[in-house]
Amino acid sequence: MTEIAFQDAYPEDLSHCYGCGRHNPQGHQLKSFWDGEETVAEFQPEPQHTAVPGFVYGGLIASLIDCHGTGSASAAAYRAEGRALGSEPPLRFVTASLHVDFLRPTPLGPVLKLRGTIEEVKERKVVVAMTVSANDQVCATGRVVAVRLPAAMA
Ligand SMILES: CCCCCCCCCCCCCCCC(=O)SCCNC(=O)CCNC(=O)[C@H](O)C(C)(C)COP(=O)(O)OP(=O)(O)OC[C@H]1O[C@@H](n2cnc3c(N)ncnc32)[C@H](O)[C@@H]1OP(=O)(O)O
Repeated sequence: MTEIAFQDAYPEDLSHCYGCGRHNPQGHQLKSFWDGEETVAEFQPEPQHTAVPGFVYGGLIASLIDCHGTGSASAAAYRAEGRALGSEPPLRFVTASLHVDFLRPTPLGPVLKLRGTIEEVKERKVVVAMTVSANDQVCATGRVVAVRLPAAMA
């Protein structure tokens, strides 16, 4: 794995995201890393992330997929250009499409493990497929289409 999380290489002004911003104390502060050709992240759900007692809220799972997907997209774009993570000019991505399938109830208790596969890298678009597992069992799968940050959001 790389030493630095993708999200810790985001510019200061883009580090307030609820799902992954290091400057958002109320947010999830998700951290994603390379693991060979795949990307990984872990998240420990808390009792406030309950759907029905004992199980994780699906919106949280979607949020984790969203931020692991956009982070992985940025990292893949840097890697495709042979550039160091976070080097200038920044390659910023937002979510164009977020698809989630909940395969089985996700138990609240174990650490959730996310694993991403880069499906496509184009100059303005990156597609990332993901799994979310608890106790080594895949509970949800997801797919993010990430597109370079539009001028309106810059
Ligand atoms: C590592 C260091 C990093 C450093 C730096 C990183 C900064 C990283 C910041 C991250 C920060 C957190 C991010 C959290 C994730 C959010 O929560 S982001 C907030 C939610 N997302 C938004 O608000 C986005 C709103 N939507 C938009 O602004 C525009 O629709 C978009 C997404 C920019 C797309 O613009 P557009 O002009 O429609 O794009 P367009 O050129 O037509 O399409 C480009 C490609 O995308 C495809 N596409 C566009 N929309 C869709 C769609 N809905 N479905 C499927 N495909 C689509 C097109 O088909 C096209 O594909 P190709 O034909 O090239 O194969």
